[in-house]
Amino acid sequence: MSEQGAGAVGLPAGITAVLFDLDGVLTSTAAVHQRAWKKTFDDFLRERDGAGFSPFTESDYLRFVDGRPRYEGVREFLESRQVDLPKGEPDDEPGHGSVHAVGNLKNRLLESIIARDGVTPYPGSVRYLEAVREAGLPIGVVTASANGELVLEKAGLSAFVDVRIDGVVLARDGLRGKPAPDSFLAAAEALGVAPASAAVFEDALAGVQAGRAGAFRHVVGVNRGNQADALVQHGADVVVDDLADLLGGRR
Ligand SMILES: O=P(O)(O)OC[C@H]1O[C@@H](O)[C@H](O)[C@@H](O)[C@@H]1O
Repeated sequence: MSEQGAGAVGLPAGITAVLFDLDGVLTSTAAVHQRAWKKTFDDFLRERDGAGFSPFTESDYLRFVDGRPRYEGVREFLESRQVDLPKGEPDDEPGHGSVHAVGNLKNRLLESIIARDGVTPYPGSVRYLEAVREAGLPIGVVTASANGELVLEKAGLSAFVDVRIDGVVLARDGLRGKPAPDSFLAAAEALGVAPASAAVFEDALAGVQAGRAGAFRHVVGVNRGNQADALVQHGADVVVDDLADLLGGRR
């Protein structure tokens, strides 16, 4: 019989549910989002400032966009460049005329990349999900992305997920996105566990902040780039490079 409980998956005793961010934690789609944002913002800035525009950088992505709901990412980044666009409406045509139009432009690009390339889960994350399942712990996926359902399905991970709180649910229920804790709290509630009995896995600074703000028992920072220290400063209790690191010699 397989080992049961949190200890079997490298988590502190007393944890009875596990909440995972999606892009960058379970699937390699954080890089896809980043690419789509870069193309969108660079085209926007080039049109506005001419050939000498200052491009959208990785640091811009990590500070202003990563982990945040789509239109909040647009607003935060443009604000950092002192650009003030009207908010617009969710169904604005993709373009450069409003915050929604810019977000919709990025989403069209993201959808076309996913349709062309599919979605790849991290092998270590698949092994970890299998181990969590075998250990008998329920699984929530908590993502700012309104494409959460599509990404999980394309990655072949939908069957692992007991509860999904994604960008569609956030908008429907009027929940604040990360770094506010609302989305993680909603997932814990839907699984019937208190934050003090749940672990959060996050690769984004806004995400570990949300885990800390929600007083979750254990926040695991997933370092996919070079921001281990920043993850700790923003609220991670531990940092791993790959989820399977927590399984130690177990598999
Ligand atoms: O535009 P979407 O698919 O709703 O995603 C919103 C955000 O979702 C997060 O998961 C990603 O880290 C961000 O890069 C992305 O901007």
